Parts: sequence; C-alpha cells; structure tokens
Amino acid sequence: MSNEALREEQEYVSLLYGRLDELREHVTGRLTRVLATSGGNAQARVERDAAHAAYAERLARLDAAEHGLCFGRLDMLDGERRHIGRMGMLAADDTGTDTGDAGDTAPLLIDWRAPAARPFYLATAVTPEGVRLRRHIKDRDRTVTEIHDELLDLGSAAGARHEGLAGEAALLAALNAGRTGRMTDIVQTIQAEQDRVIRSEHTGVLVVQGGPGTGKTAVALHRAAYLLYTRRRQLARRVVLVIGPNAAFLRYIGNVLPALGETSVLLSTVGGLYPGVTAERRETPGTTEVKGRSAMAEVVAAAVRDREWVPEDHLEVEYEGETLRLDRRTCERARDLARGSLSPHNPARPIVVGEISRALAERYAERVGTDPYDGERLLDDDQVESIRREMLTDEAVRAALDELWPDLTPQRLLTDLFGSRDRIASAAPGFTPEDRALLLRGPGGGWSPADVPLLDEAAELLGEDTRAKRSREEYERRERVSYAQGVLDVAMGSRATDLEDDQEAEILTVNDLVDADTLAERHRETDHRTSAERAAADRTWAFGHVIVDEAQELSEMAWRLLMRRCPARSMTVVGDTAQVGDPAGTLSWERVLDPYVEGRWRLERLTRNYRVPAEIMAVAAEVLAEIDADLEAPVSVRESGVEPWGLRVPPEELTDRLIEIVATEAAGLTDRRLAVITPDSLLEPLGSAIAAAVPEASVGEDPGAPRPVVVLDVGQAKGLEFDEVLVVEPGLIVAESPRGLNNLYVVLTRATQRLGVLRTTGLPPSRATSRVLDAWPFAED
Ligand SMILES: Nc1ncnc2c1ncn2[C@@H]1O[C@H](COP(=O)(O)OP(=O)(O)OP(=O)(O)O)[C@@H](O)[C@H]1O
Repeated sequence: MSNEALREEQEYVSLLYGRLDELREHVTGRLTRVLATSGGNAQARVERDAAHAAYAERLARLDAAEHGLCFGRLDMLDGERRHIGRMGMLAADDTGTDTGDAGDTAPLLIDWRAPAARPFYLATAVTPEGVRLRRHIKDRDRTVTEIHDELLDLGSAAGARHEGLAGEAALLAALNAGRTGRMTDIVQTIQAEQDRVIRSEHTGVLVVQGGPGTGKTAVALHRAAYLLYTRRRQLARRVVLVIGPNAAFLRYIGNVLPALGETSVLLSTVGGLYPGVTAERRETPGTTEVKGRSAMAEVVAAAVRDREWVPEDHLEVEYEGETLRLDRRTCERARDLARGSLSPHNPARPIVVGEISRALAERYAERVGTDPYDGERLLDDDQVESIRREMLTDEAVRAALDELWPDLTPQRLLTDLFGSRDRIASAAPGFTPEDRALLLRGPGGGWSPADVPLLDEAAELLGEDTRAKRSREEYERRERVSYAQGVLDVAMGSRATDLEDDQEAEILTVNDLVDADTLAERHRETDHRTSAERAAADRTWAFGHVIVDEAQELSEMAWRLLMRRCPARSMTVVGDTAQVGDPAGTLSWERVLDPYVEGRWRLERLTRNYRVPAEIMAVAAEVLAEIDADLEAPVSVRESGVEPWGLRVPPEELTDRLIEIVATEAAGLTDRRLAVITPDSLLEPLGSAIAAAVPEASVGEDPGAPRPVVVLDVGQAKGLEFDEVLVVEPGLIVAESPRGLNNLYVVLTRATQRLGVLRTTGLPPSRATSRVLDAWPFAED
C-alpha cells in the first residue's frame, strides 16, 4: 500500500466525515426546533410527534455511520470511481436526501445496499462486473489505517487465491480477529452467495439452510437492514421482528442492526412474545416435545370447549329464597347460540349471560308473580327485565353463569388444564397416558417457553377477557390521571410567586382551565413509544417482516404463533436442520412451512464456513456424517494451522484437570475468549468449580460485559462463537439427549481458532455413541 494511495484516500474520507458532520448539525438543528415548539391543535401535535420521531431516527442513522463510514472503493473499467459506505451521501446541498442512488446528482458515497454498490460484493476476476479495481479501506477514528487492493481485470492478476472469495485479505483479517462476545456487522466483506440471499427479491418466505458458521445469522440481519432500506415506508412502521433461541443469543446479535443504523426492529425469543409473561420455567425435554406438537392446538381448543358447560340434567340456582331450575335444553340452547355467533369465547359470553339470566328471571317471575286463581303471570315484561338485571348482581346467579361459560384468561385456562388429570384426559383423548402425564403439573412455577405458543393459541380462541380488559383500561386511566395531576401540580408550583394575594385571586391558573381528568384524556391521544416498543407490548401486532434465526429449534406450535404475527407471510427463515437440538424442533422445512405457504417458499443454501477453520471442521464433518451420510458439511474458507487436541483423564480427576487447563488457557488469553461447553448435567458442578477457581470465568453469558472465559451448556452455546472452545465429556453430550449427535456437532463448531476435547476414561462405550470420539486420538493423562 503506497503512502500516496493512503493520502489520497484520507483526503476523500475526511471530506466524507466533514459532510457527515454537516448533516448531523442540520438534523440536530431541526430536531431542536421541533422540541422547542409547543401548543397547536391535535393535528399539529401529531405532526410534531412524527417529525420528532423521523429526525431522531435519522440522527441515530447518522451516528451509526460514524465508524467505518466509507469502507470500499470500486474503480470501474470505464474510469468511473465509486466509494461504498454505510450510508449514501450526495455532494449537492440537498441536506434532506442522502440515499446515494437518487437522481442525477453524483453521489459522494454509495450506500452498501444500493444497486450501484453490488459489484463490490459480486465481482471476481472471472466475472469482474465492469470492475477494474476493488479497494477495501479501513479507518480508525477517522484516520485511514489500511488499504487492500484487488485488480480484477483478467490480464492484471491471478485473482483471489480461493476462487470466489471477494476481498480475501479483508475477509481473512475479519475472520481471524479476536471475538469480543458481541457480533459485528459484515458490510465490508459480504460474500457473493450471501449477497444473493441478502438482496433476494423473493417477498414471501425465504429459507436459508446452511451449516455452522456459514453466516446465516449475519446474512439474516443484513437482509433485515436491506429490506428496511428498500421498503422503509412499509417496514419501519410495521417493524421487523427478529427471533433468536435465547436471551444470551439476542444480546450477542443485539448490536448489529443498530450499528447498521436500523432501529425499527424488535429482537425476541418465541418465549418473549406474550406481553406480561416471562417464560423462565424449565421443563423436561419430554414435556417440551409434547407441548410443541401441532396437535396441542386441538387440545387447547378442546379445553376451551370443555369450559362451555351444560348440566347433565338440570341446573339449580338459589335466588331470593327460591330454587330456580334450568333444564339441560335451555342451557344447551344458550351455548349453541353463543358458539353459533362464531365470536371467540369471551366476547360470546354476553349471549349466554343474556339467555340464561332471561330464563332465570322468567322462572322467578312465574314463582312470585303468578295469580293463584288463574295462573296468569302478573308481572309485565319491563318488570321481568328489571328482575333480570337485578339478578346479574347476585352472587349465586353469577356463580352459575361462571360455571356455564366463565370469562377466562389464557393463563387461567392453561393453569386449570395442566393442573387437572381429568381436564387433560378430556381435552387430549388422542394422547397416550404417558404424554398426558407429561402435561400435568402442580400449581405455581410460572410459564415455560413452550407454554407461550399455547397461551397465544388460547388468547386467539378466548378473545379479549372483558373483565380483565375493563380493569386494565381503568388502571391505565388512573395512571394517566395521576400523571396529569402531577403535571398540574408542577404547573402550579412553577407559577410566579411574587403576586399579592388579591392579585392572585384575579388570575386564572392552569387548574382553573383544565382538571386532571380532562388533561389525562388529552394525553391519551399521543403515544410516545417507538413502533418497536408498541409492537413488543401488543400480542396482536402484525409485523412487516419476520426473521427467524436457529429456526430448526422452533416447534410446530411456535410456527403457528409466528405465522399469526406475520399475516403477510414475509419471512426470512435461517437454520440448519443438522443442528436441531430441541426435542420439538424440525428436521424438515417442508413439514413446518407447507401447512402455511405450500409451494410458495424458496430455499437458498450457504455452503462456505467462515467461522470454523478446516482442521476443526474435518472432525465436525465426521460427526455430521454419523448423523446422516447424505448431509454435506460446509467448506471452511481458511486453515488455522492448529489441530484440535484431545485428552482423556480418570473420572476422579476431571474437575481438577479441567480447572488446571482452564486456568492455564485463561492466563494466555489476550483479547480472546474461551468457552468451556459441558453436558447439561455437568454445568452446575463444573461451572461453579471453575468460577470459584478462575477469576476470569462466569457461568452462562454475563448479561453485562462478556467475560474472557465462559462456561455454558449445549443450549446456551447455540448460535454463539468463541476464539477457543473446550468441550467436556462429549460422550455424555451425545448420551444426554435424543438429538445428542446433533448437539455434539453444534458444540464442535463454535471455535474460530482452537478446539480441545476433554473426556474421562470412565464412560462405558455404550454412552459414548459417536464413532468419531471412539476413533479420536486422545492423549492419556
Ligand atoms: N462475509 C463475511 N465476512 C466476515 N465475517 C463473516 C462473513 N460471513 C460470516 N462471517 C462471520 O462468521 C461467523 C459465523 O457467522 P454466523 O454466526 O452468522 O454463522 P451461522 O451460519 O449463523 O452459524 P451457526 O449455524 O453455527 O449459528 C461470524 O463471526 C460472522 O461474523
């Protein structure tokens, strides 16, 4: 890299940062002006809120572009030069436009997502796409530090060493860099097969199948950014939902989209998609599997129907000293009318209430208001109606109505169902007694992630619970009034205090003009939450696009929930059926997708492994062949020169040797991270032993700052990566789960540099069910 080239690029990059500062200043000025204005009618307020949100979002995008603003340059064969960066910028003084591909104005910088930037990712020496030179530019704190050039016209160079790797030097530098515990974006080095997925024009369900480390997560997130760029109007309002397997994974990927300037995104697990429920209950794999089956939809529906009760023969209700009898037919008629309304359960309840209370009032009127001589009813219709209304406040009548057709929350329905052997038997007649036993549970203990799709299913069938809705509305109203009262108090407190008493009496205060109730109602009109916050709080939100990562882990019931959240069926589904570990997870995309979008989903494959060096992948590929000989392992794009190591120790020495190894490794880690991955059953004992002996270690990913050493079980390691990985007792990992080999494949493919395997001599061969492990040249301790 010549100094001349560095100087030239520095000049250009400084110009771009100067322009970025101008844009920032301009938007900040506008934002300040919006914040300073007040008053006006409702429309003015709405417009002001919209402008406020738009400027704040734009400022966030400008801030996000600060690091690595311009990372590439294309010199085209026709002499044109294009600079590629995190956002588009025009040279013109039009501060409102910066898409970089607009109109005739020459762009200073082209957004990586614009069509003109595409050759940066696709051009190779064989298909140069009109590019003569591709340059990768690296800067730190606005200073250009490195430049990598590739000449792509055929005569000029041998091209990349690995055919098809775009920007090989920059790519390898990124792949070899130490991991921080937070995923970073890959805009500078997106590869051609990934670019095709990111920019796919398919608007329906796009499935991206790829082995470990092929960049599925990275691609899915960049696709979200791409879609937000090309369809910002629709998607920013409707929000893009990104689903990940667990909270640690969401933290791991959480910085990528903000770093790309995109905020209209909600990251969640499936278990996090039911507002008000924190799904932390742990369940056995058997229970998770049963709850994930699509047949559970019918079980929930049957559980609702079972609560729409009619008596065997008749129902007796005590009212004002009289025993009123309702026969089965009357109750049945009420139930049929309510069901025939096709409304969900709760909204249909008034039909039952109306029918039954009317029948009861009639019976009562017959008893107390009948002429003893001619049997004529003495009460007119109005009197009967007022008796009926009166009855609705009576406890016995209400109890009878609750028995016939209770107002139900999804939580109530499922708590009652799972707490009763009889209810389960009635709702799940097709299940085996063993499966039914897996659903049974005692009171309390909260909800599990597998419960959330069931709660959601129940919520659909039950509709809004009228009582809960009323009390929620009343609570929200009281909150608004109390907030408004606070506003009024502040207003009163801050009025001028140097007035004479009699003067004060003459002056209207804010409390004379408006009371807290009125002010509260006015506040109702404005909702200052972002779209993503509103989406998170709304169970029925329809997302513009849904991205599902580690999608092989989702159960059939989870798919039902996600499909409801995305009526447009615009989805990017990324996963690897060979990595499925969840007992309710999927081994076939057809099976889970065809029921919703039969024949309309598209499959793309990623074939290169960017994470795992060839030496480690060679071992993992053998495990993959054990899972299914037809599955193809992704091809590593690099070698590390370091072979994986294995050590076998006597069982009684496992903990001490492990601590010793971890302590030694930890001492040698600089800017690197080590993960110790254990079987689920050993996480607790080994994790606490390591954490007690090695100060750099934490058990589970630290929600705050990631530690250099982390001890995880298989489920926690899913989707994550580390510079070094130490797998403990692989035989037990295989033995502990019906998908044990898949789990072994997952843990062996988490390392970017080094892999070690530590096992005991004690496990009987039947428990170490992997041929690869049996054949592994473990050193004996
Ligand atoms: N084009 C690229 N440039 C630089 N880094 C890349 C590129 N593609 C992937 N990577 C890196 O490779 C690693 C693996 O990517 P990612 O986690 O997205 O793979 P994955 O397919 O989701 O893996 P798994 O199935 O094991 O979870 C990440 O560190 C990612 O940043």
